[in-house]
Amino acid sequence: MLQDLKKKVLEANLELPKRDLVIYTWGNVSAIDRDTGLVVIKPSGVAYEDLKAEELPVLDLEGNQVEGRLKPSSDTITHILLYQAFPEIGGVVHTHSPWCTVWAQAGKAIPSLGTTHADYFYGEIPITRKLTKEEINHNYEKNTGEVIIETFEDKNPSYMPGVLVNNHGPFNWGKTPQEAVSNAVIMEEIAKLAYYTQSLTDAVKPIDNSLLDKHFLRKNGNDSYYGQVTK
Ligand SMILES: O=C(CO)[C@@H](O)[C@@H](O)COP(=O)(O)O
Repeated sequence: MLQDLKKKVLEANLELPKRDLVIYTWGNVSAIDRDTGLVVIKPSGVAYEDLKAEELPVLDLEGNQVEGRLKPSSDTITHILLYQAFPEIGGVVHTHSPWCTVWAQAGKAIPSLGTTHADYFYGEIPITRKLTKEEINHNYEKNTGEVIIETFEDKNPSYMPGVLVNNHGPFNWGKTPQEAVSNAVIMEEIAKLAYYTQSLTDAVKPIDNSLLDKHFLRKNGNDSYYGQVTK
């Protein structure tokens, strides 16, 4: 079981440079085995081409490393806090993908300007508040997780599988590490589309709720009819 999860986490991490979401050692993907509460994550600062499944660090939900000699990602506590707060997720990814990072650096949420957005994110993709100096100087990665959870007090992570951390970059999640990475790729494309849409006209407004509902719920709701899945 854990070996399979390590293989899945390796494959998901290797998808990041393949999809041009990261350069060098930026970014990280993790997964959780909900039966054991064990989290597998990318080791910190290791080149993607040097990653090996059997060397991936394993931690428990309290953040104690239980396997692996390599130090876990510097963002590990952020991932763990999200697993604690969002029981429905199984994978988390953090990158500095260019288009999402542009919106995060500008401190702007990504408005839902079209059906491409609405197919995957049920409304505006939120931006967290800025961290205070105190939060930056003490327990930075923990506070990064806390500010995401604070931003989601009134949001359903299954309906909004991503967030922009102010001045920093995107975090995404999903039922699996593969789904988390897909959501990161899709959010990066949506960030680019929104940027260019707004560059054509600043009069553009978010789509009506009726169109948002139609597109999101036909793919994601209990009455979804998209694709080949039959009820
Ligand atoms: O840039 C950041 C800090 O958010 C990280 O994503 C990036 O450096 C990757 O760090 P790790 O190698 O996962 O420790």
